[in-house]
Amino acid sequence: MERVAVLGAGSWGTTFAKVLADAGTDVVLWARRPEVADAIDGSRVNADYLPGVVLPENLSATSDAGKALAGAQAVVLAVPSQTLRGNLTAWRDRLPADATLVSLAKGVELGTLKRMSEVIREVASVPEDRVAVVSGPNLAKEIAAGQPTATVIACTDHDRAVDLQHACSTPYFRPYTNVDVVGCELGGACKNVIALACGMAAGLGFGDNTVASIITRGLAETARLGEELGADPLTFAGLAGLGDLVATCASPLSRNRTFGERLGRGDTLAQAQEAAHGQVAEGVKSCSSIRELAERLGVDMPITEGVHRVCHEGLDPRVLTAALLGRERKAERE
Ligand SMILES: NC(=O)c1ccc[n+]([C@@H]2O[C@H](COP(=O)([O-])OP(=O)(O)OC[C@H]3O[C@@H](n4cnc5c(N)ncnc54)[C@H](O)[C@@H]3O)[C@@H](O)[C@H]2O)c1
Ligand SMILES: O=P(O)(O)OC[C@H](O)CO
Repeated sequence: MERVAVLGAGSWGTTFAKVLADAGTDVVLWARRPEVADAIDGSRVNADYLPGVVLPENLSATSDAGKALAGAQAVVLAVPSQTLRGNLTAWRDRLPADATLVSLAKGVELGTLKRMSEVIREVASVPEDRVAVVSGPNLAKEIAAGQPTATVIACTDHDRAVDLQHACSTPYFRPYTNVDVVGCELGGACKNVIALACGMAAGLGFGDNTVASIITRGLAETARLGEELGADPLTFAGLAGLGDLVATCASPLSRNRTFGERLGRGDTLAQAQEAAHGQVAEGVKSCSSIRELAERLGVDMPITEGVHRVCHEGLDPRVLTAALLGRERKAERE
């Protein structure tokens, strides 16, 4: 793979573009605002999202999506989950034939309850083997600083996943392949909701036992949903499951965990949103779509349900704690 387009110059889009470029792949990064593209080309820095990080010379930027897409062998979609459909609709006529379409987004679409790979297949009218997802413990700021991490590239077409794996392997970024797209996507979407719950617990002043309990029970409810949707249960013990869940629930760099912490300390949703400075905390919306998906499938997801009620029905996080602990007693594996 010689040339890749990355569409979306936020934290993760810019960082993943840097990873590709560091791996020797030529990258064109699309930024929504022309001034961001100009600044990247001029100063080699995306000051809004990755201040202080110097981007490699084989990474160029543009605000013209057609320019970014021309000749790309892979198209990496690095926009928020809830805008992906709209963004891709605007780009679909210019997608290069046979390019691999890669989702970086971690969420479930409101209304349709679709995973991002499903949205991509529908909007771009491509078969499932042309769509890949990247998911794992990948806090952008750490990776941009060159700190070692691993990730998963999931695609039903193993050869496509391997091509992408080669295009983004660096001494600090180790991608594994997986054919379980459903499991990897659900792991990435659900962990944001669980991180909100962990943040709330921390904001309420609770310690590591509480957070570890939420992480573990969060993984149990994610796996229950995954089983119902045909995911491989072992995926949830891997990087896109437990790996990402632990990183996001524990890190002060996580937007979801930080957002939850603010709610736990008593901020309103609007106050927490303002403090996020326009950066996306995907779990705030995905808690509602995942809850609805679970309800439709008859899957019990009490933490997700509680996070939805705090975010969108005004439930006090302290009442959520009592409600979760007061549930009917049961066996761990039930
Ligand atoms: N930041 C991370 O550490 C990280 C890591 C892994 C996965 N992700 C996932 O990647 C996706 C993108 O995250 P990010 O961190 O780059 O987000 P971000 O908020 O930093 O950036 C989002 C980017 O999308 C662009 N965009 C295009 N159309 C938009 C629209 N209509 N509305 C809003 N923004 C629009 C914005 O201009 C911005 O450049 C999310 O689903 C996130 O969960 C993020
Ligand atoms: O900052 P967050 O909470 O969106 O999490 C970032 C990544 O998804 C961690 O893998």
